[in-house]
Amino acid sequence: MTTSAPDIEEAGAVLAAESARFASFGWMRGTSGNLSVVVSRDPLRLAVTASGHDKGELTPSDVVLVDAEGAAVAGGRPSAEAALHARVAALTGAGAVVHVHTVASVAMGRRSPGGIVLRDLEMLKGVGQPAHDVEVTLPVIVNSQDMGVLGDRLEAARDPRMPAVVVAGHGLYVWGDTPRQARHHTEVVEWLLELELTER
Ligand SMILES: CSCCC(=O)C(=O)COP(=O)(O)O
Ligand SMILES: [Zn+2]
Repeated sequence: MTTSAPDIEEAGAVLAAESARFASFGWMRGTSGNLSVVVSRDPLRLAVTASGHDKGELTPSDVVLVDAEGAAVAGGRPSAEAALHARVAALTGAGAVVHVHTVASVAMGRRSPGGIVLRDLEMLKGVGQPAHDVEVTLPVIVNSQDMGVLGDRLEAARDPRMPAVVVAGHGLYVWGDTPRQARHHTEVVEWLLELELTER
């Protein structure tokens, strides 16, 4: 994966490979979770995983091109959360967005509904912190079935230093410049959540 935006075919192959990887971690059980990659910035266009698929069995053609509102431009039925992916990409400048349903994110969202405070962890460097001896809060937002409402909550709560938000009772949203970086961020944030869960 290069840093330039992929075309839709390349995006399909990347999202299928990334989905298989996340599913193998057990973070996309059933048909849960969804992924996207920006294929054009102006106008904003994303390739997003199709809705309702087993993400461990996704093929490169199981992606849908959507606009800034998450509406399909080409392809089948996009993820029900496509509008939130587009909102994250527009808001943060991210080139790729990951949404997974991990047990740790839901459990920690319950324990710390006001946000999960992380400090003194070398692993924080994996989400762009300059040193391990910093304190950063992973925001937790209330879930909604309305992606516009969820997007407003994410925009209000997000910390520009932390490329992730927990959605209470639902899962985790993480982003990065590329699908590879978004995956690395997801692995790091999930590691941090599992640690917090273990320690409390
Ligand atoms: C059991 S998954 C419920 C829907 C959801 O939260 C999700 O992440 C998957 O939705 P999609 O439309 O992208 O398949
Ligand atoms: Zn979900």
